[in-house]
Amino acid sequence: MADRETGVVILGSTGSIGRQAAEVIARMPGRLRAVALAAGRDGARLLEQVRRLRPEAVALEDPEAGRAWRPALEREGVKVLVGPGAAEELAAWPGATRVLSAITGAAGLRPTLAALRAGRDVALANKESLVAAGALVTRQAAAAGVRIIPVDSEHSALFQCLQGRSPDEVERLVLTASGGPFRGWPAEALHRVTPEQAVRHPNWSMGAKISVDSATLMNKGLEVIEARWLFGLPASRIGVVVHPQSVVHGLVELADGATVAVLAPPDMRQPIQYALCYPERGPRLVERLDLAAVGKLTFEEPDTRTFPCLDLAYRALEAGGTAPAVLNAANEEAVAAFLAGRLSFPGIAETVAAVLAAHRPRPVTGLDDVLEADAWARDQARARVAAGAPGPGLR
Ligand SMILES: NC(=O)C1=CN([C@@H]2O[C@H](COP(=O)(O)OP(=O)(O)OC[C@H]3O[C@@H](n4cnc5c(N)ncnc54)[C@H](OP(=O)(O)O)[C@@H]3O)[C@@H](O)[C@H]2O)C=CC1
Ligand SMILES: CC(=O)[C@@H](O)[C@H](O)COP(=O)(O)O
Ligand SMILES: [Mn+2]
Repeated sequence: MADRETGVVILGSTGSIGRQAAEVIARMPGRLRAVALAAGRDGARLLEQVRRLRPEAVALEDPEAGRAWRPALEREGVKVLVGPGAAEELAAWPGATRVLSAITGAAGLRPTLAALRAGRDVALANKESLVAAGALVTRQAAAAGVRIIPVDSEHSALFQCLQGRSPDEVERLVLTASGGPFRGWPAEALHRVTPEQAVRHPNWSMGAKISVDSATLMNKGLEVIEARWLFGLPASRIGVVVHPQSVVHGLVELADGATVAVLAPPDMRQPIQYALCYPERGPRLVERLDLAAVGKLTFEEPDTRTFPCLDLAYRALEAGGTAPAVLNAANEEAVAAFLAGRLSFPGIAETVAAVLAAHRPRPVTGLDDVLEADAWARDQARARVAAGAPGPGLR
């Protein structure tokens, strides 16, 4: 174990990953310390976290929530940043050497870049920043001489499998996918699914957006792109297999025909802890994996006819340049519309496919290229949603 405490900034502390990270940190006093917490608008949960973790600073990105909660937060003796850009500013908070990037969506991109620019190692849950701007994010990490340590369960597994291996030992990476709540359903039945059904993931309790992504298989598509940037392999050497039990998280096929994998209970506290403590391992915080109790581990091909988003992501990765940013932004808009009852479940893939088809990818030379493509895709997606048939919405 390291003899020095690691100061951690949690971006997205009030979300699913952020709350689990707060628990991991609270259970490792003397080894991990939360020095700053950034949230979107959940001031009540942020205040509760301040009382428990005693950070030096907090941020609330939403100006209204910031106005409402600033007095109570300041009474706790903590520095409070409020409004657009607050999370980005907090990402470079002094006292920290590691930043957990766990804001959802492309909103996490600027704070992630800011953390890297400030020379912090980044424990990355916010896969959308790598999808939208993988070249920029990895270039920024290299320029600053810092590490990106994956938090996403599959990538954490692959990262763990790859420790100590040289690139020429590795033939192919395989990400597992649960298949989501609608695995095995006929395409016709998907027109009637509700957001409540879509966010009910069979194995993980996660935020609404990633849960819907799991249900459409877009999550796996985003993860293929994420793996491309984290591990530097082309799409042709990154595969996906459906594994409904979510016990095997990632597999590395080696050049001599052996395959190594990480198995663990579906519990994000393990990859979060690993990313915060890396290169050391912390003590066990999760249950032992009891394979006899699990019984069967099964594997099957993804059904990309019924769930076309995985193929759309491969297509965007192949097209390159601004195409993945467009895929991601159109998906974010479509998922938000589905959750709000303005789009059917199959409408998510239809919207993303249409926006991607209308896009002429351009090279990414800087952040402006990504932001411009992102804004264009959101406009396109909103216009298509407005012209289309609504869905049942999240009650
Ligand atoms: N949940 C999981 O198990 C996994 C998640 N991930 C990835 O981790 C990321 C977070 O997911 P998850 O925790 O499920 O999401 P949640 O929706 O549960 O949490 C999102 C967090 O981001 C904050 N946030 C949202 N928008 C902004 C903004 N504009 N500025 C600042 N903060 C903002 C929210 O604040 P508030 O609530 O206060 O508004 C909240 O703290 C995603 O990229 C996801 O793909 C990856 C693997 C597993
Ligand atoms: C926990 C995690 O890493 C999620 O990204 C998870 O992988 C989602 O499950 P799916 O495999 O259904 O996309
Ligand atoms: Mn994952």
